[in-house]
Amino acid sequence: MPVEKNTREFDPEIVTDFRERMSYGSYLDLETLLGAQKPVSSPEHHDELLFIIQHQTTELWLKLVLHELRAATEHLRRDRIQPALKCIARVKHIQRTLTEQWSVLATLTPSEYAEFRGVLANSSGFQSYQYRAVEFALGNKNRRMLSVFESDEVAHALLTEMLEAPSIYDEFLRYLHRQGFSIPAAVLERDVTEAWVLHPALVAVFREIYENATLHWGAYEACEELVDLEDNFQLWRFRHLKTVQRIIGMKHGTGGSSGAAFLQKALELTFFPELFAVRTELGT
Ligand code: HEM
Ligand SMILES: N[C@@H](CC(=O)c1ccccc1NC=O)C(=O)O
Repeated sequence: MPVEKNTREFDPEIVTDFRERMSYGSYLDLETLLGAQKPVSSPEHHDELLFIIQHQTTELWLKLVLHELRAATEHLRRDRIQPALKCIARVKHIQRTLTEQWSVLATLTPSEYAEFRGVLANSSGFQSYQYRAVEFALGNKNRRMLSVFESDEVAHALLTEMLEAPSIYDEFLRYLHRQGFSIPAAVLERDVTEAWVLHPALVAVFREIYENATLHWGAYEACEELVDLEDNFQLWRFRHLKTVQRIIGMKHGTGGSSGAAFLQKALELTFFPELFAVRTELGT
């Protein structure tokens, strides 16, 4: 009995000849994927592979986050609230995975990291164009960020496109306007390349939605999904900061910033300020 041998029977129908068939490896282009980890340390430092894979998996998930956020934004633009919510739900799960993933990198000790930090030179996560594109998609626009990508044509083009496109919040507010909510013209016609600033009139709109949730269920649900997105994004930033503090303390960053102090300031940024402001007013 195979069970006694602790070996599974190899089903006779299992396909083994891939000379003319698509295989797992060819479909996923594993040759490219698994050939893309190229430690720079010499002799190779054991922990550099962890460092590279942590970043590469993050970039892969960011690619999907961006794909889903752009789809959600387009759904909102076309008044398809439910499909938009479905995309956002997926993004939230990816965000949880990304936040949880920090625990893997936290196994890297300060002394281990110090042994290969030098080879990173001036490279830094600050130069992650997909991260910046996600921030732009959520409405944290900042033209100044483009300067980092002057020598990377593809990244620069994507970020220019994202800077000039309405964010998911812009499209949500336009959707609410089409649904009959009184969204100020200044909001609807705003320069979408500018950073978002709180509009008090929107707090009143959200108050109406939250106080009459059964009447405005789709909008209400969407508001809560956006709050989840922001909450999750901040948790990722927080875990990044905490990981940075435990690995390099208060050292300056390889990207040229002040390091942890600089990252700390990002925790004060907000994508959807009115959705948080409304909470102060509810029930009063
Ligand atoms: C040993 C681990 C890490 C350390 C010590 C670290 C440190 C830093 C520091 C100091 C900065 C500020 C910019 C600078 O001057 O370099 C930064 C920015 C950044 N890092 Fe990391 N980081 C680590 C891991 C990661 C990982 C795994 C990611 C995932 C992609 C990441 C993504 C980012 C991003 C997106 C920024 C820009 C944040 C912003 O603009 O607020 N970092 N990091
Ligand atoms: N900024 C980090 C270096 C670093 O973490 C990093 C270097 C190259 C590519 C990605 C990185 N991740 C996050 O910033 C440091 O100052 O040690």
